[in-house]
Amino acid sequence: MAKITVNKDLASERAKCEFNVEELTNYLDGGRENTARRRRMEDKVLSVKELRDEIPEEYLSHKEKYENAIRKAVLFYKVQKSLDDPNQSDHERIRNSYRSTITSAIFKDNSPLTLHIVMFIPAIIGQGNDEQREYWLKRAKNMEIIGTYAQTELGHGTFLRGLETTATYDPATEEFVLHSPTLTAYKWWPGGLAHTANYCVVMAILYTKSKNCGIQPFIVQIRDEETHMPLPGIKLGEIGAKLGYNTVNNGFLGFDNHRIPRDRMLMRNAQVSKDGTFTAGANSKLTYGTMVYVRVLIVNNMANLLAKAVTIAIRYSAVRRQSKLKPEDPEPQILDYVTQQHKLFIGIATSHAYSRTALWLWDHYAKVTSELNAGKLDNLPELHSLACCLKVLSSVDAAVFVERSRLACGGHGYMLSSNLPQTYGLVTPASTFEGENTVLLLQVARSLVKAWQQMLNGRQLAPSMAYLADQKQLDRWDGSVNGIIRAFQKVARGKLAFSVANFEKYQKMGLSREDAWNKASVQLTAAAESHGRAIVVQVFKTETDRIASSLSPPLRKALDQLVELFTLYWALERLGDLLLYSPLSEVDVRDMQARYEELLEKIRPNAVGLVDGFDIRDEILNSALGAYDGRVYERLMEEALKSPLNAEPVNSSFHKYLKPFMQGKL
Ligand SMILES: CCCCCCCCCCCCCCC/C=C/C(=O)SCCNC(=O)CCNC(=O)[C@H](O)C(C)(C)COP(=O)(O)OP(=O)(O)OC[C@H]1O[C@@H](n2cnc3c(N)ncnc32)[C@H](O)[C@@H]1OP(=O)(O)O
Ligand SMILES: Cc1cc2nc3c(=O)[nH]c(=O)nc-3n(C[C@H](O)[C@H](O)[C@H](O)COP(=O)(O)OP(=O)(O)OC[C@H]3O[C@@H](n4cnc5c(N)ncnc54)[C@H](O)[C@@H]3O)c2cc1C
Repeated sequence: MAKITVNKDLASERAKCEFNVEELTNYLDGGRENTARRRRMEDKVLSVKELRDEIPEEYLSHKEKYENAIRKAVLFYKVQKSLDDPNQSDHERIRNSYRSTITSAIFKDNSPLTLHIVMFIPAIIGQGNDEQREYWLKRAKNMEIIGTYAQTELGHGTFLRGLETTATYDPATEEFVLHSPTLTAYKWWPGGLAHTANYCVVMAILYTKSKNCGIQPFIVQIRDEETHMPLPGIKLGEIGAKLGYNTVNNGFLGFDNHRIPRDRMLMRNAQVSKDGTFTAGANSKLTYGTMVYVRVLIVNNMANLLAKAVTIAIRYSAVRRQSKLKPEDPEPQILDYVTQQHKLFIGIATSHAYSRTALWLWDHYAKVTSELNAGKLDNLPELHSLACCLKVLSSVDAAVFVERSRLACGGHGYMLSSNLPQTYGLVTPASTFEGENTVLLLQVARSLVKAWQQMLNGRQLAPSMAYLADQKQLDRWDGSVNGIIRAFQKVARGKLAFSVANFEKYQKMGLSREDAWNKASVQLTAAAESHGRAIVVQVFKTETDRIASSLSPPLRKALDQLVELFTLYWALERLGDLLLYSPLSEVDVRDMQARYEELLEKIRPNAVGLVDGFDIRDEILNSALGAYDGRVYERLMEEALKSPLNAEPVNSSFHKYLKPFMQGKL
């Protein structure tokens, strides 16, 4: 095997690292065996050379990109399946694969089968009764059918009660008639819907006995299983090119009085009997369960995508030399500029923060789901609120810090060969899909206002909101991480109290409840955001303390530094709030700023080690700037030479247009 020559700056960074990188990787994976299992899986997938692209994806046409993605998706699925441990439950499989980013090695822009795995199967699990699960899950898990989750319409994504697709029950034939009465009723967006899926879970307004029974899930065949032609009464297509997700095959779907049998309504929660009698579920919001599940997964996905971006930017910053710090010295590595450290180290800390929070949330989700299965619904509202606020914060932060990583790479970060633009294309839609972020913050605010009222009535609050009942003043600013966490809680409590007071004031001034809510909504969403920040810093600190206690002192120290950096970064970002709601003085602010700068200095020698610890292989990073060996310039040139324009020294357009134009003949 050829010896890899590593860029000497990167090599000396690695020599400087104060902790054992492999120990960090094991910690992130949740143990040495998990690291080994993940690497075995990556080796196996990457050994299949047909999964690699010969021509970089960006040079293919829209149609070719899709066809290539389908070719790889099928092969990738088969390889993954052969590695599946049949003894693992779905919960364990997801928990054990939370650090798996191998999909990125195959698709720069995601797989057209994503929605089948992430929403279609989970919708059957969450919404189907035992019989339906038995039948449909087998088919879906064996890939005999491919599905998606069709909820959003051209006219409505957020406001689900405003969906226009109808499912009207006809007791004479024991069928539902699916119909899109207007253009805006067309389903619009579902991944894989355009040309991939032959089934989907359609969310439609159920009418039976002439009554609107709310939004319900239906499993609908949309294409013939043999010919793949759209079925009669079904209009299908692709929605067109997008900022990212271009290989996900997002589609549109319209129904023209399309009939499906009664047993195609997924009836775990609500039911329609043969004669058309509707029986409501224990809570109508259980129908929204698939979205809660995906919001929980998104937190982890954001942590992984951010880890990728920041690995690329840190390695590049260790290799890149530019400008002068001191006139007599050679050009420094750009990582030596403290502003560069400020831009990037927070990205490392943020990925750790959401990775820990995602696992914590996943375990909470699993606990509440098993309670729901046993008919206990008490903890559903808190889960919904937590999933909303953590999905919002993780997607916002990931988008900001991925883009910052791209900008931190200067001009080269703009190249698709850096893979930073595509990574941004994968994180930024998460602020919109699975619930637009402002809308979800308003849901969180709604649960906080309710909790506030409960607190005033002396009732116990859900654990994640219990801090709201802490009436004690924060008498002294002690500047410790725990002290800052308490200060964040005070901020959230203070902002909530202020927005509730205004909400009530607007009502007393004569506004309706709805108008008062709308008028107070900027403050309400700010309170919800602060609540989320308080949760993330606290979970990051307590989970790191809990899990890292058995680690070696150098690694423990490096992780503590990340927790402290994350806490100080957000304290400095939210100084205005802290000055309003905590006993923070000017001296304390100056002290925090100094500690933050000291931390950047302490983290600096470990920066490359920290991103190496994410253990993201070159094939997954897919980046000329971020490869392990740091051969940045060679790779940029190699990638440039792959441009089809470089295949010939003179392009035919010269003779056709340029030459006649320059000679005044055109
Ligand atoms: C090994 C496999 C692993 C693979 C890992 C890979 C991970 C990859 C992840 C990344 C890829 C993801 C791809 C995703 C593609 C995208 C898909 C989609 O976008 S699907 C469509 C998503 N759409 C939405 O999210 C719509 C958002 N809108 C809503 O959710 C609702 O309309 C609303 C909540 C905003 C309002 O609903 P409405 O019915 O109008 O409710 P009310 O306002 O009247 O009542 C609110 C009331 O209900 C409670 N509530 C609301 N939602 C829920 C819920 N989900 N669960 C429980 N309770 C809920 C709310 O708290 C209120 O309660 P109340 O007591 O009245 O205060
Ligand atoms: C890449 C991608 C993949 C997707 N995949 C799927 C899929 O597989 N299946 C599927 O069904 N859907 C999918 N979607 C659709 C997605 O779920 C919706 O786009 C999302 O729920 C937002 O809805 P909207 O587009 O209607 O936004 P809108 O609700 O129209 O939002 C526009 C603006 O209005 C504001 N707004 C709306 N309502 C309120 C309110 N009550 N209060 C304050 N402000 C408000 C929002 O904050 C936002 O600023 C996907 C979307 C994307 C981008």
